[in-house]
Amino acid sequence: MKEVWASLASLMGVIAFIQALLHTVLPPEFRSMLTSFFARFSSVFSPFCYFDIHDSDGVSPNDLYSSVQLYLSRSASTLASRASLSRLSNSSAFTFSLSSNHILKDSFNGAIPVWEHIISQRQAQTISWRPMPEEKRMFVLKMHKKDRQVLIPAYLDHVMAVAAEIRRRNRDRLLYTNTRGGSMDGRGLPWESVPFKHPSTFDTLAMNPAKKAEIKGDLDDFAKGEDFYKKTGRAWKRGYLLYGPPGTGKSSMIAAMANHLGYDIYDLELTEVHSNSELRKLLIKTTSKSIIVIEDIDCSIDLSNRAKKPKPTTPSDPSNPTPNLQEENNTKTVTLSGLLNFTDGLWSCCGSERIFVFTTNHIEKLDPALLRSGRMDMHIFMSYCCYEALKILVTNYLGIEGEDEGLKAVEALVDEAEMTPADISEILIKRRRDPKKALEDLKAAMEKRAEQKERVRNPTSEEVAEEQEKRALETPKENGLEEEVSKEESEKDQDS
Ligand SMILES: Nc1ncnc2c1ncn2[C@@H]1O[C@H](COP(=O)(O)OP(=O)(O)OP(=O)(O)O)[C@@H](O)[C@H]1O
Ligand SMILES: [Mg+2]
Repeated sequence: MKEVWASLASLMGVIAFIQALLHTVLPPEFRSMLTSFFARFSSVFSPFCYFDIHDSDGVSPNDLYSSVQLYLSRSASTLASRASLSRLSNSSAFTFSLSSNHILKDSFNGAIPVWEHIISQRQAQTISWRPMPEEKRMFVLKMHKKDRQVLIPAYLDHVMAVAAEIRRRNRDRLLYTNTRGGSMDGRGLPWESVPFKHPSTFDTLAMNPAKKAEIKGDLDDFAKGEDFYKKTGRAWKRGYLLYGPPGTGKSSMIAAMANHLGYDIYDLELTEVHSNSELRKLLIKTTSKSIIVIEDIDCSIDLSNRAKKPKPTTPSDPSNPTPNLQEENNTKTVTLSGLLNFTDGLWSCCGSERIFVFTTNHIEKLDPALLRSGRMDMHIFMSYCCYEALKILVTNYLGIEGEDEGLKAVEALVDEAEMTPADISEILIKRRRDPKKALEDLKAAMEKRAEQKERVRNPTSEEVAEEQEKRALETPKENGLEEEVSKEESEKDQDS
């Protein structure tokens, strides 16, 4: 078989030689006839087939051309001997593309497609009502005839999909908010967007490295999991509940997630949403590959009881001239069941690849319905700074890596002090020019904090007495308040 290919290749070489020779001696009219004759002749015997992908069809740009350009940019940066560099107007990343008359070999399902980029000058225009670019650009895809079935259209689909992903990754992330209070913009969208430039990443996030790796792995599995979700009949979405004291990095974690996956963020302000149907509309208008965030969910709406029904009122009730008003009011707010439908119901699957993140400082205040398994897939406790997390902060803020005396000095204190990464980073940032002093300040702050904690746990006899005195002063007031409340309640009961 090898010999056959070799003799075919030498035949092609001879033809090319004769073609070039005749080119120099023949008049132009004969040359073009000869060229097309040889082209037809060689295509019959050539083991290869070729596909030309032009930059435009003469009227509109060819999507496939720009996709191929982006697709090849990945390999062009490392494999091409010559590449062109560019930067899109809404992007902060550089893109590489294959330079003119250079080739790149790719591989796909065992086949070796070869790309060549050809830029040629357009011939002088006759009369044209539309100005044409001076250059004609095209990619030529060369492949073995026997691989044709394998590559077309699967390889081209693959090229388009990879290009779409690169395009998405290259553009800046967007942060959407619903501060319009239900009204739509000119394009009928309820969300407003700004470029999302939060610099938090999983590298800058101070937390236990094992926990961090687990979350990162979970996100990666999710992003790559289209087939898995299809196979198991699950909607392609995932929920994370981030809980913990203020300043432990819940918002920073959301930014790190978005930056890691290259997703946009929809920051849903629940207090701006007036009804469950409005909530649904907002959901429909989100795009896939996005993170939908509800911060401080315990403070956003009354999530205490989804079974609670409005008190029934009757038309004969003289104290209530508009009997259904209460019911009406209820439809004008977001309820817990509305929120659960938003994250979990049929509507949540309109679109795909979406992540829901709720944050709270008080997990104990949340309704168990929100916490049940399957609803929020991962509950992530953002805790006070541990030693492992402290090491990350010290590396990022002070440039200290590995063993360090000052760092060792705070190791025994860090758990006892219960300081948040936000507290610690404030101290480090103040002294970032003097790492030694920064760690000394940190040690002093931790000792002070640990002492305060100890005092709360084991107060002195004077402190106990002081506390009792304080309580004694407050008790009559509290009793008075309780009495007032119970009086009010009994009055209400009588009314009803
Ligand atoms: N785990 C962390 N790693 C790195 N930096 C952190 C971390 N936690 C907090 N910080 C720093 O503290 C600042 C505040 O953190 P962040 O807003 O993420 O906390 P939070 O948990 O969302 O607080 P809140 O509950 O008040 O919303 C951040 O801008 C960051 O600089
Ligand atoms: Mg926050």
